[in-house]
Amino acid sequence: MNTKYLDLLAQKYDSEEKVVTEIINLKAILNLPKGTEHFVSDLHGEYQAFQHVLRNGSGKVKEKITDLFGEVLSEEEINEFATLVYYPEEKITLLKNAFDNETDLNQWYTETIERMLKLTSYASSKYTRSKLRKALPTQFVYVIEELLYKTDNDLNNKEQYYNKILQQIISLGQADKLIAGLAYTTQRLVVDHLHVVGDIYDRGPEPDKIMETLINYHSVDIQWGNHDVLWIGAFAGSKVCLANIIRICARYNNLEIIEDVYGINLRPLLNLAEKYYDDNPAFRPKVQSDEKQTNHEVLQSTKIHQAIAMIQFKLESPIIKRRSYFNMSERLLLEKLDYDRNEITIHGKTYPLENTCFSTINPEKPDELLEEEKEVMDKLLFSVQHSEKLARHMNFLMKKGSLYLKYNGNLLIHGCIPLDEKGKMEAMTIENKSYAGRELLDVFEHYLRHAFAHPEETDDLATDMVWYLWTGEYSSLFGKREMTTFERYFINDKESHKEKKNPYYHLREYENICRDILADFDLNPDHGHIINGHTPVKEISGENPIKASGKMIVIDGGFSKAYQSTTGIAGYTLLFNSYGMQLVAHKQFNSKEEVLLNGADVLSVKRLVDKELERKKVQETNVGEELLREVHILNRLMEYRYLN
Ligand SMILES: O=P(O)(O)OC[C@H]1O[C@](O)(COP(=O)(O)O)[C@@H](O)[C@@H]1O
Ligand SMILES: [Mn+2]
Repeated sequence: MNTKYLDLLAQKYDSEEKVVTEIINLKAILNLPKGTEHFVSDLHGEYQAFQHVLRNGSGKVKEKITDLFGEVLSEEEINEFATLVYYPEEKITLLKNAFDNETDLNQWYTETIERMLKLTSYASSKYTRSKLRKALPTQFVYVIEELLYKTDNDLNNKEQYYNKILQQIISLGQADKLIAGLAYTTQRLVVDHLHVVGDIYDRGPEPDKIMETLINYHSVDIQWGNHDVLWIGAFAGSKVCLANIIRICARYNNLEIIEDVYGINLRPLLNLAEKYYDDNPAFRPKVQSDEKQTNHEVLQSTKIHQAIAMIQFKLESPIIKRRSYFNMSERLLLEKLDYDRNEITIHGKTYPLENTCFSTINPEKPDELLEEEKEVMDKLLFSVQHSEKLARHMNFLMKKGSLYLKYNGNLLIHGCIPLDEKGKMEAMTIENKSYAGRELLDVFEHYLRHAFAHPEETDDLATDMVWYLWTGEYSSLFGKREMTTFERYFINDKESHKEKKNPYYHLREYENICRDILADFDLNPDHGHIINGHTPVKEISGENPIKASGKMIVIDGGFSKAYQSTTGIAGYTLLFNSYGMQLVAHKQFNSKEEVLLNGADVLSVKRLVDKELERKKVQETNVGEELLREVHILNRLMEYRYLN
C-alpha cells in the first residue's frame, strides 16, 4: 500500500490509541446483526400511502410495541400508542383535547415519555450508541441519553434526579416535542435502509412530496422505473419524453404538478389547445370521486390532453426514422393512417378510428409540427429545464438512482431482463454492437447518464435512448413489445390495446431462469433473489408475488389507486432483516385521518420468504465489506506507524 496514503491517514489517527479504538469499534459493528432493509416500489405519486408505510415500518413499529407492551396494554391501547408513534404531532393534539385537567395530562405525559423511551431503547438495541445518538432529535440528545440510561439502570438512587428531568420537560412545555422526537427516532431506527424499486412518478397526485421525503431520508437508493426515466428524459432535453409526462398528467388530472409544483408555464400549450381542440370523451381526465372540478376545468384538461398527445405522436416519428435499430417502424401510425376513410391498419388488421382530433395534421406530412406546436415545445422545454425544484429532484434521482442494483446479494430491478421464449437473454444491436443482459443494462445506463449530462442536446442518440427505455421492445424498464397509447385513444376494439409482455414475465416463474439472471450479474444464485416491481401482482386472482421457489419476489401490489381494483390490495413491501425476508401485503389505505381516529392499521399479511438459519451479521453485508476494508487499512497503518 502506498505509504503516502498511510501518512495522510496518520494525520487523522495520530495516536496508537485512536487506531486501536477505531479497529475495535469497527469490529464490534461487524458483529452486530444486519440492519433492516425496507423495499417499496411503484409508488406512483401516492405520497400519503407511502408516508404511512414509512412511518409504520411495514408493521415493524407495531411489532416492537407488541413485544414490549403486549402483556400490559390492551389491543386498543397498543393501536393508540402505535398511532402516536406514526403521527406524533397530530395524535398528541387529538389526545390532549380529551383531558380536562393538568394533573391527568401530566400523568399521561410521564407515562407516555417513559413508554417512548423504552421503545426507542428497544428499537436501538442492535445498533451502536453512536448510531442511536445520530438518530436522536438534536435539541434533546443530552436529556434523552440521561433518561435512556435510566431505563437500563435498575438502581433506584438516581430516581429523583430522573423524575426531576421529566417534570422539568413537562413544565417547560417541551413534552410534545420530546415525544415527537422520540417517535421519529423510533421510525428511523426500525428501518436502516430504504430501496425504492422504481416508479415514483405519474398517475398519483404528489410525486414531488415523495421526492422531498426521500431527499430527507437517512439512507436510500432508487432503481429507476420507466416513469422515472420519462421525467429524467424530459429534463435531459427529450421533447417526446416531455410530451409524455404532460400527457399523463393531463390524463390523470394532475396538471398542477406541472404548473403549480414545478412552476412550468402551461399557458402557451393551453392557448394552442383552445384553438385546435374541443371536448372529446377519449381525452377527458380521470377524475377521482373526491375531487372537485368545474366543467370548465375538465374541458381545459381535455383540450390540453389532445394537444399534447398529438404533439407526442408527431415527435415519435423522426426518432423512429433516424434510429432504425429501435425497430419501431410499425409505430409510424400517423403515416399509416387513412385520413379519408378514417381508419388504420396495424399488424395487418384494419380498424375504424373513433374520437379523432387530427386538426393539426397535414396528411401529406403527418409528422410535421405546426410552427405553433414547435414554439410551444421550445417554451415548455425551456421552462422544464429552468425549474429549480425539478432540477433538485432530477439530480437526486440521478445521484441515488441506477437502472439496477446489486445489494447484499440480491438484484433489484424495476422492469425485467429482456429474454426470448427460450429464456436466452435478448440482444439489442446499438450502433453495430450487440448487447444482452447485464451488459445491455449497463449500456442503457451509460446513455441515460450521458443524456442527463448534456441537456442542451435534444436529438442525439443518448437522448433518444431515454425515450427508448420508456417504450422500446428491449427496454429493461418497459418489458413489453409495443406501447399502444394511440390505439387506446382512437380504436374501440380492445384487442388492439393489448401490450404483449416480454417472455421474462412468464419465465420468471422458473428457478433456473432466475438463477441464470443472478449469475449474469455475478451474484450467487444459491443466496440471491431478484426483487422486481413494475407489474401489479393480481393477488385477487390468486397470483403469488413469491415466484421461482423464492428466487423472485415481485413487490408491485398497487400503491397506485388506479390499479387497486386489479390487485385487490394496496401494495406490497418487503423487509429484509437479520432473521430473513418477509413480504408484507397492505390493505387499502384510505387516509391519515382514519388512522388517527380509529387507530386502524392498514396492515398486513406477512409471508416468510426466507429464514436465515443463523442471524445475519453486518459483516455479511455490503456495508460490512466496506468496513472490513477499513479494518484492513487501519491494521496496515498500525504496522507501518506504531508497531515498529
Ligand atoms: O393506464 P395508463 O395510465 O394509460 O397507462 C398505460 C401505460 O402504462 C404502462 O403500463 C406503463 O406503466 P407501468 O410502468 O405503471 O406499467 C404502459 O405499458 C401502458 O401503455
Ligand atoms: Mn413501471
